Amino acid sequence: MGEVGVAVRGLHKRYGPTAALDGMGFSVGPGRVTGFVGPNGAGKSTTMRVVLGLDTADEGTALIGGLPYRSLRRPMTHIGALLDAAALQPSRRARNHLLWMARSQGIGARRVDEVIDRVGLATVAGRRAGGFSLGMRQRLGIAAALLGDPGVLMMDEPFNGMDPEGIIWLRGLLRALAGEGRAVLISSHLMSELQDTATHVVVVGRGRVVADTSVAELLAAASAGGRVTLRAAQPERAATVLGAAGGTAVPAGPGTLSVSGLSAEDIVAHLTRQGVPFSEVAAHRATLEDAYLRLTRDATEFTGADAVGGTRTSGGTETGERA
Ligand SMILES: Nc1ncnc2c1ncn2[C@@H]1O[C@H](COP(=O)(O)OP(=O)(O)OP(=O)(O)O)[C@@H](O)[C@H]1O
Repeated sequence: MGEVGVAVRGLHKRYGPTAALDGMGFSVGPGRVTGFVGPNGAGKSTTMRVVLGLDTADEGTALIGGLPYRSLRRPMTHIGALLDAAALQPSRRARNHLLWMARSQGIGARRVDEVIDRVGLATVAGRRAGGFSLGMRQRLGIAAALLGDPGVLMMDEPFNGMDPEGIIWLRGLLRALAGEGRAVLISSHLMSELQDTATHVVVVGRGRVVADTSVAELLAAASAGGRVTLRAAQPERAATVLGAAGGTAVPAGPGTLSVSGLSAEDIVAHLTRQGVPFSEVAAHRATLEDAYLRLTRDATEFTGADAVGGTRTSGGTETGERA
């Protein structure tokens, strides 16, 4: 496989009057989990179907390791995909379902048992898949995606239907798969899950990319200019000192100020230098959810890298960071 796991360029796709894809383009690099996020109808599933050759774009290209899906020999050894966990024959037993898929690609039974173990279905592998919960079906779908030991994995909403233990397990699995050097693309509505899983995120809206950035940069941009809560016995004095230092401090309750324009570290330094006592300084960091909501709310205004540069405030999530 080349440098890039998946490369999507300038995809356009219309369904009658609906533009499902409107210039979609991004890359999924090896060795990391890339989150693919956006509101309903943003074009995530359509993009994944185009990558897998299940749908044709009107314009643009989608390549896996430099090749279109249809020219891959034994495609499951290049890309493993989970699009719809419900897409299985309910009367077939889980292991038989995987054996049937494996045979179609010249993959042996030993590999089937390996992937069953890896997804934690060993004790139920002889059961009919029709009786599986959604979380168990997701595990079975992930096992199928892993069968060919592919360098690229693509999963549409794999956290759907997972219980809390399953979510923790899946986070760990995705990180491990990326740690093995695979390119991993995961769509999700639940940004909180991606915060502990994805290191890169492609945010989409209305069929195109709104932001394509590392999670660290997205959070930093969303937090920039965020506010800091300060508790001080003499709030007026503190406000004067911080105002002179270029900040803006407004009352936010008894003995409490909400400060903008200065970092928590700067606030501590200025107050200490001027001998103004304080009891608490709490910076409010943005969560991935904040950053995402801001980007998708303004989806029509932002494009590409500008979207991140244009994101200024955190929206005030109470993730306090004590200075
Ligand atoms: N087969 C189809 N026929 C008609 N319209 C379609 C079809 N598939 C997708 N669309 C439309 O294309 C747009 C993009 O849909 P898509 O399913 O790709 O979005 P999504 O980001 O995956 O959304 P969700 O998170 O709800 O799954 C939507 O407006 C959808 O209604």
